Amino acid sequence: MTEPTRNKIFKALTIAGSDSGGGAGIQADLKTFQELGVYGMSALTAVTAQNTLGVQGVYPLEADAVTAQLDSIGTDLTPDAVKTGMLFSSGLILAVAEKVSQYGWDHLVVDPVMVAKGGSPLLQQEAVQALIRYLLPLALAVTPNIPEAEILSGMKISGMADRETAARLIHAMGPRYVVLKGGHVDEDSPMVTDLVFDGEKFTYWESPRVATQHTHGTGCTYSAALTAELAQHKTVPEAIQTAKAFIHAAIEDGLNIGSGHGPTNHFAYQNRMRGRR
Ligand SMILES: Nc1ncnc2c1ncn2[C@@H]1O[C@H](COP(=O)(O)OP(=O)(O)O)[C@@H](O)[C@H]1O
Ligand SMILES: Cc1ncc(COP(=O)(O)OP(=O)(O)O)c(N)n1
Repeated sequence: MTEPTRNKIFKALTIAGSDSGGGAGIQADLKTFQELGVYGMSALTAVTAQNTLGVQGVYPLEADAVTAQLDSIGTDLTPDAVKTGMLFSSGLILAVAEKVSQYGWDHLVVDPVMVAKGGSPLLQQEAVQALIRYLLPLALAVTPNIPEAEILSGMKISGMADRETAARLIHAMGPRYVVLKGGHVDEDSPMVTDLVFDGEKFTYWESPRVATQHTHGTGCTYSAALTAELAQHKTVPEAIQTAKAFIHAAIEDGLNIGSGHGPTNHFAYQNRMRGRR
């Protein structure tokens, strides 16, 4: 009997924590992969008890459990691009870095998740050095927000000149692109500006700031969209273009569910593409 013809489908892997509320973490990543037409896979690093009001509990997995998931994927499924999110501890970072190197996953987006919006830590403080030393050198792109960039670069960031200096310092740690997101600054400004540094030049991605409290999971969703596009062999600037459009639509049509910070709307981008809004 002949095998049925298989259509080529691009595959993306997220290595991240679970958000029981479904707005951030692996849930946001897999929804985003699906919406952008990419087959999604996941390796779980931690379980969080979380909702729109905050994080009620964090339960990390053993490093062996993460290694086993990555081996299952790496020996069979060959992701076209990979992203990391919540990694929690230096032990988990080491386990992930080892497998990313072993399987040659060079389309790697590192979202250096440190603290959830409500202030709950998602990365132990002593793990920051492991992130810098073992994971950033493997990254095609790293996507810090401003507080994360301050911690990675070791400097306080106030104006655009500081952002550029911090991006240079983080670039020197090894990633080919630094995408410094601007959602956390100038909250009175009508525009949000993300800064991208490729080691030679800066580019500035401006978009209108949406006035909303329903921004839970913006960083996860944005980095997942970037990963989905890279999985489809887009260049980093092309992937940023789509990821910005995806996150903007998701924030603009944010979901008023739960009684706190609602999640972004992962359907919004495709709804617009299909003319449903
Ligand atoms: N209120 C907003 N309006 C429009 N875009 C936003 C808004 N907040 C964040 N973004 C965009 O969402 C993406 C994630 O940014 P940010 O919120 O800074 O990340 P994180 O969730 O990691 O803190 C960036 O591209 C940023 O420009
Ligand atoms: C399990 C898990 N991973 C990551 C985050 C952080 O997500 P982010 O996109 O930065 O959104 P906020 O937490 O800031 O709303 C998370 N909360 N949970």
